[in-house]
Amino acid sequence: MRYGDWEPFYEAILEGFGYTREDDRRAARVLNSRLDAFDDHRLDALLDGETVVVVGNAPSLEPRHVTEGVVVAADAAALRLYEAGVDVDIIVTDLDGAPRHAVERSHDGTVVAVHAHGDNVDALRRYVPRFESRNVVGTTQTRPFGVLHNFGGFTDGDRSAFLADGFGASRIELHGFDFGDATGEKRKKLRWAWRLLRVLAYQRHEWLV
Ligand SMILES: Nc1ncnc2c1ncn2[C@@H]1O[C@H](COP(=O)(O)OP(=O)(O)OP(=O)(O)O)[C@@H](O)[C@H]1O
Ligand SMILES: Nc1nc2c(c(=O)[nH]1)N=C(CO)CN2
Ligand SMILES: [Mg+2]
Repeated sequence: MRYGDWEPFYEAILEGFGYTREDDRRAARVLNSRLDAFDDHRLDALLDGETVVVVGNAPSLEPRHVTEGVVVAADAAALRLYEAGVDVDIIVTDLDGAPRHAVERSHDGTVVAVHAHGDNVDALRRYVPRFESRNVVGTTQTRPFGVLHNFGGFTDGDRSAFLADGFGASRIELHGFDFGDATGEKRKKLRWAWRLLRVLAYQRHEWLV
């Protein structure tokens, strides 16, 4: 999704959660200053024309049901897949789910999309220097600048699907998404994930299942 199409959703999210653009910008500067440019051709090579399985971290996730396709794992779902012996191609994280696992996998060659937002500056400062930087692509939810991208998306799960779409996935399947199975702030975030995935499905003329 282009930034101009994303911005109205971003503005509604800022308002709905009480986040500020300035805090997100500040976090983005912290991430941008700690990363080198990522070679986007690697994401093309992994995703273009492929069936992509986006894996969320719902309690109902059955890692053994993930058996085919390019696997994009949202944050702590990556650890659950790893523990079940399922290969993960890309991890999408804001460093609050399983950050040490993401760091380790980057050293094994897994591509990790690290997201900056106003509430993860401490995690960015702490973990970004530990990654294998060649395997890290930085993302922001504000207007992209420097080496950072904005493919659209809010939670790690829906952002994973927007990443797959942006790099030409021919089909996107969802596993481990259960929008009803959470409470409080998490539930509110999952509602946004659901809305944004519906928008993406509509744009792609595809059922995301
Ligand atoms: N029932 C669910 N519980 C948790 N995550 C879910 C669920 N259904 C879908 N997901 C997706 O799995 C992603 C990764 O989940 P994880 O538990 O690691 O949460 P998280 O890292 O705190 O998420 P985020 O940082 O995006 O809020 C979420 O971003 C969400 O998009
Ligand atoms: N400012 C801010 N932005 C976010 C946050 C958050 O807690 N604060 N959480 C996200 C996914 O959990 C994505 N974006
Ligand atoms: Mg997270």
